[in-house]
Amino acid sequence: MDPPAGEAQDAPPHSNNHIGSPIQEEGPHQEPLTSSSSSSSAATPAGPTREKAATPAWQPTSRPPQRDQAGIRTRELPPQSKHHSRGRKVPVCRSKATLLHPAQPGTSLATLAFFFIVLALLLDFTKRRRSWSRYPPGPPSLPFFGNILQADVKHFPEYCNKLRKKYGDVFSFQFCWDNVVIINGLESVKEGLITKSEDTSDRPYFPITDCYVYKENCAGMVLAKYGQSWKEVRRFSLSTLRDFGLGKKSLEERVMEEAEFLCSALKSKSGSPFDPYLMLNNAVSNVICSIIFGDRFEYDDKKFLTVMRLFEDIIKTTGELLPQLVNVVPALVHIPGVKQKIFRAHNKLFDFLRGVIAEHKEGWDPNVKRDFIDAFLEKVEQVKGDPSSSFNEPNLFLTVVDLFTAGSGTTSTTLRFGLLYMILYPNLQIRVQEEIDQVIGRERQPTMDDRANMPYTSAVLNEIQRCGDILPLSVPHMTSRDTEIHGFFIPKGTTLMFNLTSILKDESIWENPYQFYPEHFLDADGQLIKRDAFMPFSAGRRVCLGEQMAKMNLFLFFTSIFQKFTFHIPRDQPRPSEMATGGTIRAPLPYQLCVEVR
Ligand code: HEM
Repeated sequence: MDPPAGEAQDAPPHSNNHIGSPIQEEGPHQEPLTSSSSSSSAATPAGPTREKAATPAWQPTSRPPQRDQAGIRTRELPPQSKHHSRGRKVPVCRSKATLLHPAQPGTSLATLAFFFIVLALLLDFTKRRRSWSRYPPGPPSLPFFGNILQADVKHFPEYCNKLRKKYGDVFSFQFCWDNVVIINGLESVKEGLITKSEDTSDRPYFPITDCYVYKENCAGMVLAKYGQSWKEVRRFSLSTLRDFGLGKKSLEERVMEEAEFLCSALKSKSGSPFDPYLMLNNAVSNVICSIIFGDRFEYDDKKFLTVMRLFEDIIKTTGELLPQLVNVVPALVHIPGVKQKIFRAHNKLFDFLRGVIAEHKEGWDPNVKRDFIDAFLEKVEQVKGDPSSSFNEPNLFLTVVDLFTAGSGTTSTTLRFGLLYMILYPNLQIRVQEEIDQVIGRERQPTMDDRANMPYTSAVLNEIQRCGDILPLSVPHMTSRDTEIHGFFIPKGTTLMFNLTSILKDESIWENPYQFYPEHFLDADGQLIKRDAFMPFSAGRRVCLGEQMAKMNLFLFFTSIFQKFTFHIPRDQPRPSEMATGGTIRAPLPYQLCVEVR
């Protein structure tokens, strides 16, 4: 995700931009070829021609390379050289082979190629196949590519579920040179996320994020390394969200107010089929916007509607092969058009958020804290001049991006699944409405206090999250030190993927894992039960920061709209599919519905 045109190139001087690093590294790799190296001679195949000429020139010399007047590096050949060059200075070539066989370019190139292949294979071997005796099993992998060529990257969660059947709950996978371990099943996931939280809470490095993550103490929250900066920003965000309403009455009031706007917008749609996508996204985003920017957007605000469409594009892009490839081969980002293709939607969204922050800065009054941005700006002011602090303006931008993207897309996608299941199972919709009528009635607005008296609606909401399973592989983690999970050894620096689908749809846990069945969360008396395997927000130190906010949004929006309306499949349209789009984020396929005022 890069900043708008040209900004990646304009990255600040402290930028930890690794994208170009493989190219820059060529120099040091070539350097040993110019000077004597015993290890390189070991890699050269023995052969009469080679031995004859090679021995003297490859021998170590006590005289370091020097430069001639033209600045070319030279070395004096030893007296026993078979070349007619005694005492003469010859240029130190970039390739030993060229120096040794100036008349045989074919052989020289072959030697060089052979040398590189052996070196690369050795590197590959040491990087990927260290003999960790208890390393998790996995499919056989190719040198360099690992398993990337055989993986179904577009449907990676489904592919992982297939591999689990073959290799068990904890198995390994190779993304080129990256060791990845996929963790499945309730016990292993709990062990990895909770018991071993201290070892497993880091995030892997995604070269692609170099385009917008600038340095260590500036990586926002979602992708930040497990360390001081992440801790500071997470703690600050939680307490600030609390100050502006999270867990207090004021957030509830904000959601209730927004639910009224949503109901008016829905009313205006009665009579003709429509796709609820934008409306739900707008409603949920307004809640997070009111906390971050202190503002909300009308449902027909053109600028905001465009931003909402960008979310759709971003979700689509995350599931595509190209961004995954760029993470593995960062140099690909320099191919004309690649960056634009991957980051087109991100750039526009970032422009929008940058504009909002700029407006805030202009009207900032240190004595008035209107919202999250103001609170962060105050922190930036307090630590001014401390370069080690995480409270800097680029980090403000990234934290806002994180809260905005993580906070709106997830909840609105869940609500979209909710409406879909309710039109697919109208008898369940009726039961929800009966409970609403009984506990709240048709006039009073729902509040969070009602939730305790509404076990059926609560069970339906949990089941929407379980079946929707919107983040099947959660967000990748990484081990910050050697650890052990399920009896397997997992070394430091291994990417971990916690397969939430393997728990949310575990056939040994749920009675009907692939059916929408709210009874999963109800006991024989119809009371709500807590299920350990209900883990859509993940767990442990990296557990979703917005869990409380998401639960409040889901309950208040859902009960408010079913209190006022009944939804159904448009009469002339086929039954919408329960299938979801693949990729990192699962979302329902587009569908239309009709709304009727109750
Ligand atoms: C239904 C709604 C939501 C679901 C299912 C969900 C799920 C998740 C999951 C699975 C993770 C990854 C946890 C891990 O790495 O183990 C996560 C992280 C996160 N979520 Fe949510 N989320 C939701 C709503 C929200 C909301 C409303 C916010 C914002 C207020 C939010 C902010 C975050 C942040 C900041 C992280 C990164 C936490 C960190 O790395 O420390 N999420 N979420």
